[in-house]
Amino acid sequence: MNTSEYILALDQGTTSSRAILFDRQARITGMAQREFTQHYPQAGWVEHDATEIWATQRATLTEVLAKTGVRPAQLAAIGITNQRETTLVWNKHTGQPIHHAIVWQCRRTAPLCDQLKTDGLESEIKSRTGLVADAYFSATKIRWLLDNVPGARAQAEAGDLLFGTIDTWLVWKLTEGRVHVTDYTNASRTMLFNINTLEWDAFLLEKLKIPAAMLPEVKPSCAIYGHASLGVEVPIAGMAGDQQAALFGQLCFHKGMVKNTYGTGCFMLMNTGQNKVQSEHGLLTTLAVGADGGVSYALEGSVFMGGAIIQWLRDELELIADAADSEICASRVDDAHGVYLVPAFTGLGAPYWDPYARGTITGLTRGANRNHIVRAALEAIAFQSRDLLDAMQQDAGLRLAALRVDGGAAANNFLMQFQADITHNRVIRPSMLETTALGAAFLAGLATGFWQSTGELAQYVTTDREFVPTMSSTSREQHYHGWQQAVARTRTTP
Ligand SMILES: Nc1ncnc2c1ncn2[C@@H]1O[C@H](COP(=O)(O)OP(=O)(O)O)[C@@H](O)[C@H]1O
Ligand SMILES: O=P(O)(O)OC[C@H](O)CO
Repeated sequence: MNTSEYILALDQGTTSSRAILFDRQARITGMAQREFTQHYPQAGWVEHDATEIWATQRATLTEVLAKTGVRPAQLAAIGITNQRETTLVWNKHTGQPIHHAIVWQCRRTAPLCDQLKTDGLESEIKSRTGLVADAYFSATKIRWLLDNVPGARAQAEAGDLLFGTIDTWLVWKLTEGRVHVTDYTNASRTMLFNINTLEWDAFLLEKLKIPAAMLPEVKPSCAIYGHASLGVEVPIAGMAGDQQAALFGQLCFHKGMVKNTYGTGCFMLMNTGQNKVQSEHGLLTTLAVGADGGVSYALEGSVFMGGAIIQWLRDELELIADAADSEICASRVDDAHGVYLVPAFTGLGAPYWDPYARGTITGLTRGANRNHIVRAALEAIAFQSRDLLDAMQQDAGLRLAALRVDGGAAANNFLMQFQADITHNRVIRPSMLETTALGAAFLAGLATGFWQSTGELAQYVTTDREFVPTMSSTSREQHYHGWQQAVARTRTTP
């Protein structure tokens, strides 16, 4: 048994970097968080400065240890979880990024994806990677960097450049450039990884003109990747994309279990075990982590704007002073007064996949006020999740008993009740909403013997509250029909 006292989880999200210390009972001992800059160089483009990502992540690590008085020698392991798909290329000799990271939300490569479809590659992409040909994934972002950063292609072909998603970048920095690695879950989001053979896909690499030498080694999510130099050497022992980590943190190890995370976007994942379900309804097939720490398959519905709609109400419209106020505003009115907000700010993700759609507010009348718009924004988060749940239940051929939720916006009681009502499902909220970090900690703890088995973990995850549906079926379907009409108005494709 491992006698160290803590696991450190690094959670590198879209808007902030976090470091969370977990003790043996998986309780949070300490946490540090830093936001970092979002760059929007053109409409629909989103970038991050990878140097700032590392600086904020490193600062949270130092801060959480300082705040709690925990020494690196007391750490059994580090687990990493990260915003997925966000694409970085750096020089392997200098360690310098050649450009800002291109963020998962960025739409700049939509025309390149159109070209892939014109070239007839859509079904190849789906059968090989489980994904749809969309700008969301890393492949076309890498291609854009190679085509647009002066000298990049020649350097990549000479073997001087490395590609990584953010997990890979953090391991590279923590190991001082010694290790270039990713895990199966992150690799499965690149649109370059074959989820059948569990190898980089030579056919797609050739079609996208991406040199294989740039790619990291791929390992299971529960494994020793290298050691972080923190005065003592601490093993980096667990790694997973944030949505797969949340699935693991919610104990969804087994087939048929589903979680929905309400962070910047909303991501619903169903563990389908060894069954690679090919969606007929616009969902993705992706890699997740099974009970033994090995690969399992999952169905995923990804929507791009979840809690970020609430940030927009706060920062751009200034309708609320902070995110939690949205619950108060929404509860002041009986309904949204016919107002619908379709948050297609960066196009529509699952199940529509329309990169050119843009946001709308419909149904405004003279009686509509601030509270109605805020309520419509929260309802939009729940409507999008119903779209995903309907698609998932049809693909998997089953009716869910309950939806496990987490992420920042899951704290909103109005949203959770409306989610239960609009899906006619029980919604189960755990006591701890940091399930993403918890999942990464679980993986690292299992890999190092800090925890013995997934069976042991169940005792550490408890329920805070269950939301039970109360809305009549007539009302539910009326509301949802109104949503579908509003979505139809934003679409640029049928
Ligand atoms: N009480 C709340 N009601 C609605 N949205 C909220 C609330 N608290 C936080 N949010 C939203 O949740 C998001 C932050 O959640 P988090 O899980 O930290 O996201 P991420 O990991 O994507 O950075 C923000 O977009 C914020 O607007
Ligand atoms: O950082 P989050 O929590 O918004 O998650 C982002 C997703 O991983 C994008 O696929």
